[in-house]
Amino acid sequence: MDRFLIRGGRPLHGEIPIGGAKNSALKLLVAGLLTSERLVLGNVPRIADIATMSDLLRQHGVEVEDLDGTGGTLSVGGAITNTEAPYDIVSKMRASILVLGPLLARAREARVSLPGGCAIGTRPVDMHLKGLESLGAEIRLEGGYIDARAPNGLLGSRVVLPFASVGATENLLMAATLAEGRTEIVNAAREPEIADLIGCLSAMGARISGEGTGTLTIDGVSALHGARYDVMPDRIECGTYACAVGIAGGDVRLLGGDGAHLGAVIRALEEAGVEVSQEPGALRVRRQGRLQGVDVMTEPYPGFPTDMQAQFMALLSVAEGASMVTETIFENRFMHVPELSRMGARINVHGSSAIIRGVSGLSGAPVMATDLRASFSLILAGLAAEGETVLSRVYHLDRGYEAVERKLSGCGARIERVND
Ligand SMILES: CC(=O)N[C@H]1[C@@H](OP(=O)(O)OP(=O)(O)OC[C@H]2O[C@@H](n3ccc(=O)[nH]c3=O)[C@H](O)[C@@H]2O)O[C@H](CO)[C@@H](O)[C@@H]1O
Ligand SMILES: C=C(OP(=O)(O)O)C(=O)O
Repeated sequence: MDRFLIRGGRPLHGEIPIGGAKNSALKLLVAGLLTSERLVLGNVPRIADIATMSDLLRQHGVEVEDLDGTGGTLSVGGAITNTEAPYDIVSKMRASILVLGPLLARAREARVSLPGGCAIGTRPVDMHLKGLESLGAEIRLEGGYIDARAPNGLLGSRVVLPFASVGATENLLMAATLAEGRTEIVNAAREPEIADLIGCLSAMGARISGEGTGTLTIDGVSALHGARYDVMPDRIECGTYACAVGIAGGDVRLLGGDGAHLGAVIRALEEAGVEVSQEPGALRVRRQGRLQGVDVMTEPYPGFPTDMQAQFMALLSVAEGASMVTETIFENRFMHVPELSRMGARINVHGSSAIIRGVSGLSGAPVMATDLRASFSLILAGLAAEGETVLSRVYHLDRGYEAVERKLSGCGARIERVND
């Protein structure tokens, strides 16, 4: 099994290319289920979750082709021959639940394994199911599977989400593109990845308005067609490397980084003493002085993203003074705390808040990755720590970050992947 060896203490200097967004690319691939023609996606990140999603789509009968031999341009499309999403794939990757809406809309039936909980929380899918029922789907839960049917097709309707769930918004949005009549999704999530999905669906012929607002209106069409679309840059990867510069010090240009999607993260970084400036084609991040403690609370977009919480906490662990990090999106997203503590961080968790008392230095230690973003928080701590950090279970990291060791060592970090 792969592990990372990190020797800390070096500032970062240079450039890091930011890849396509995992949390957009996964949904854009799924959108390929909505048409029999070819959807060609560019700027696709080369990460394990994309390979898992490609496997899932292939087992629905749809073709997924690697057009340039690097995994960066994929085409998806074709006939759906199997409407079951099996437990072994869904349990590996929760985003698999997003095939439910498109399968129902195009094939009029779907059998999708219930995803269950994961390291960051119980993560129910009740809003996805209630929303699809409002569009006329008949849904039964049996044997750990969602059995859904819409024998006469889906019917447009008004759906009010009790919480602005990203996944429920995306599932309903995709389903509604082929439903008969008008659908309104009220209290829709406003994450930039949803605007990217709307951009792609619109390029495929969908009729959607309200992008960027909490109310989306979709006028169903009888079929979608093929298109070519580029995945947006990954704002979370960009924010993660910004934290790397923050914690290690230095001066790095994050190529392709778009500060417009990172407002709350940039404000928190600046408050902590990290300089961030948008340059043409890159986000430049610098840090020279000592970091200062700040308080952050995770919220739906445009608030501070939960997917940046673990990385930001690593940075705060070496900031001067006390900080408070409050997690409001997931009930159990502090799995990185005990591991950071093993490296010398002083963090106490009280319910949904963590109090961090900044220390003057961390020390390298063997640590274990528990989920995707928690894994990166341990790399960040390792970059600042004295001595060697050995990070195991890096398969969590490989789900969502491409070429981590190459990107960081290209800027002077001492990090290598070993397999033993
Ligand atoms: C693949 C992908 O894009 N994942 C992102 C997506 O996850 P995901 O789409 O799963 O996140 P949601 O916005 O749906 O979940 C937010 C909260 O709502 C709850 N909930 C959600 C749906 C539901 O039917 N019932 C319910 O109770 C969840 O358990 C969670 O506590 O948005 C999250 C919030 O920005 C990010 O952290 C994830 O990285
Ligand atoms: C939580 C995440 O992903 P997923 O929803 O796929 O678990 C994430 O990207 O941080």
